[in-house]
Amino acid sequence: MNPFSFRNPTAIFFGEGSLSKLSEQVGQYGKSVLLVYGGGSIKKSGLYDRVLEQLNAAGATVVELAGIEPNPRLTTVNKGIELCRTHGVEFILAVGGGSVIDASKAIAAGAKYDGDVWDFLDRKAVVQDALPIGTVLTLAATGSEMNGSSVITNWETQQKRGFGSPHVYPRFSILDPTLTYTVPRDQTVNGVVDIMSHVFEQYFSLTTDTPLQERLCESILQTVIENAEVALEQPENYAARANIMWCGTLALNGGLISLGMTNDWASHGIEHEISAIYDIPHGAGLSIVFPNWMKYVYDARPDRFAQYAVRVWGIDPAGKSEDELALAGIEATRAFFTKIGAPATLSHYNIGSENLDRMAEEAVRFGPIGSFKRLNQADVKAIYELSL
Ligand SMILES: NC(=O)c1ccc[n+]([C@@H]2O[C@H](COP(=O)([O-])OP(=O)(O)OC[C@H]3O[C@@H](n4cnc5c(N)ncnc54)[C@H](O)[C@@H]3O)[C@@H](O)[C@H]2O)c1
Repeated sequence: MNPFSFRNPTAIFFGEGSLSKLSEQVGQYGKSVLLVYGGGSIKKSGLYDRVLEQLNAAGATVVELAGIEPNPRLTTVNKGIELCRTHGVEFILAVGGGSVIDASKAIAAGAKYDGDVWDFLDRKAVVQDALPIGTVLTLAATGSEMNGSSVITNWETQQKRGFGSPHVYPRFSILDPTLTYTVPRDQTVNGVVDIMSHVFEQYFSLTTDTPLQERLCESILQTVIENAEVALEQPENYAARANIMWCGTLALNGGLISLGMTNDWASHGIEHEISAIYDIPHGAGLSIVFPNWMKYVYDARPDRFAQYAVRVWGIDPAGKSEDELALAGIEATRAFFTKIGAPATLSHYNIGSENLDRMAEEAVRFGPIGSFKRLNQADVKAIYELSL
């Protein structure tokens, strides 16, 4: 196990009815609030009115930024920064999924920075300060509600990049599983794949002597697998939605589940290049890429993949070699993704080989990626080719 330090400052209010905590929480951070949300599902569900009631109760003056895109765009982030400056915004409230929260984090950092916010995404500057943000989560997937990461797309240059900073951890996040009842089937599937992928990036590690971390990862995977189909069949099943929601928050929680382990994150980088150009959902891209990444790298450490097959998928090890077990676990992953309706190939989105070189080049723009197996441009292209 490697040395580590850990701090997560986000307060969590979890459970049905936890929205009632909102006014008291917002009241701690300021009176001038930027309310950030997406395409209007919060208006249809009535959540918008409930949030405004809470903000009124806190005596807040509210400015709104609506229409955050899935795969949030730099242009929209810049609009938010402008609103913060014009209206003297003191606090940002994100109501939505990962896209709304990520956009809010970039706005929070950009509002306190004199230069171009893209500098943070382009690794030309490091966030030194940010407006405080809070979230009301409506979709279980990214973990953005309790981490310091944000992913933004520059649509003009077709670059999707991330930044991380302790300054943009939400001060609080309200996690009411009933707010995810309206998440459509395909987004529920994407969320499940995203959560599992976050765990994979940490679990498939070369670090040894980390039994607790491995079991934390395995238990999140098992819990998501057990609950996914229930949530898909019964979208208003509280237990299933609650279990998936908490798994999502823990899966990417400032590294909580894999403290002391070296992480990989290559598959996220490989996926970002797909959604940067084709604007497909992040979870769908991961569903396509991840099992192919697994096939490409498993021989770096077949024992970890064999352990995954046995412990997560219950595959009987009797009479099987480590390699056979590893491959059976990878097949089980693909079969599960397919069973819940997640895509397996780029051709599902009519994506061909036209941009593979460009995507592979961009994925390694800061050098080889991943740590389980270091991947150069040719490796990344090979994984894209397996994904066609
Ligand atoms: N910050 C992080 O740590 C992190 C991690 C992984 C991915 N990401 C990024 O997050 C983004 C994806 O976020 P996401 O997966 O949460 O999805 P999302 O926020 O993009 O939302 C997907 C769709 O679901 C809709 N939606 C959300 N809540 C709903 C509800 N309750 N009812 C009905 N519809 C609802 C949205 O309007 C949107 O159309 C991508 O840009 C991805 O790259 C960030």
